[in-house]
Amino acid sequence: MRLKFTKMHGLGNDFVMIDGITQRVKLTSDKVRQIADRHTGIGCDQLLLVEAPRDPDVDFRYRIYNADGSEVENCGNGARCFARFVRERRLTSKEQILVETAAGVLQLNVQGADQVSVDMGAPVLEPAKIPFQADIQAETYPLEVDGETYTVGAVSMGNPHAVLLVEDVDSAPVERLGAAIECHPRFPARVNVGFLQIIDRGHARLRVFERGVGETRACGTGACAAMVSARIRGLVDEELEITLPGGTLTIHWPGPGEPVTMTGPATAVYHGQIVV
Ligand SMILES: N[C@H](CCC[C@H](N)C(=O)O)C(=O)O
Repeated sequence: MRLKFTKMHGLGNDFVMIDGITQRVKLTSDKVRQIADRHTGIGCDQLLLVEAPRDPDVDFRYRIYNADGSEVENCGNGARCFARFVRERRLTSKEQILVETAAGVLQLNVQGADQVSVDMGAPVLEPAKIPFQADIQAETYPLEVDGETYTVGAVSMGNPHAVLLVEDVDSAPVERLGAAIECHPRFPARVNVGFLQIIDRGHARLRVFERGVGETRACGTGACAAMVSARIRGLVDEELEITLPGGTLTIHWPGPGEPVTMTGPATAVYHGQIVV
């Protein structure tokens, strides 16, 4: 199968974007892993497949695959790149785009320059819906990992996130602890793991060990989940600038039951074709 693709990134979280509307695409987990491989394929954190919507009131559907081949529910940086991709491929000229994901319908707002703002929907905090094993919902939970007990927040942005507060993200044990928590048995669908350093009530730094990928240079849903967890703990205001290794996202969340809005860049790098 010969596929045209566009390589894009959101703050260094990189994607292979595939138009499954004007191309016949049949993906398997093996083919996704082959495409995502940074030595023998194109290389990416996620592969994003654009399809026609199932709901006639929505503009598109897009499916999200991690580099390990797993299909997942949501991708914040990917949503921004998706919005620019469908406009650049002339699949739409809209500036406000509705797209179905496995997590639900997102509204994307293409702004000037390369900025895109996404209504990411309301976070989910009930443990069973994250999913996370806990007797009651709480702001934080004790989590035993390799004999040590850590304090974590647990939030779903359609996909599951664990959030740990750290003094300094640069020295946080992202690789070791991220890998251990990603596969922790209390997260039955595995989990993305965020390490959050609060600077003040309007600024924070974040590193994310992503489910199915490892540490990425940025994670949009991770930034949203980290903001929600910090806000329910009373540590930040309703607008937070979050700086990740790849750059800064602006996250806005008024509070429980309200949608989280994420704003940031989306960048196209090159176009190509691959035979898989
Ligand atoms: N690894 C995530 C999906 C991609 C999320 C991230 N790239 C983002 O920008 O939100 C998961 O397994 O839920």
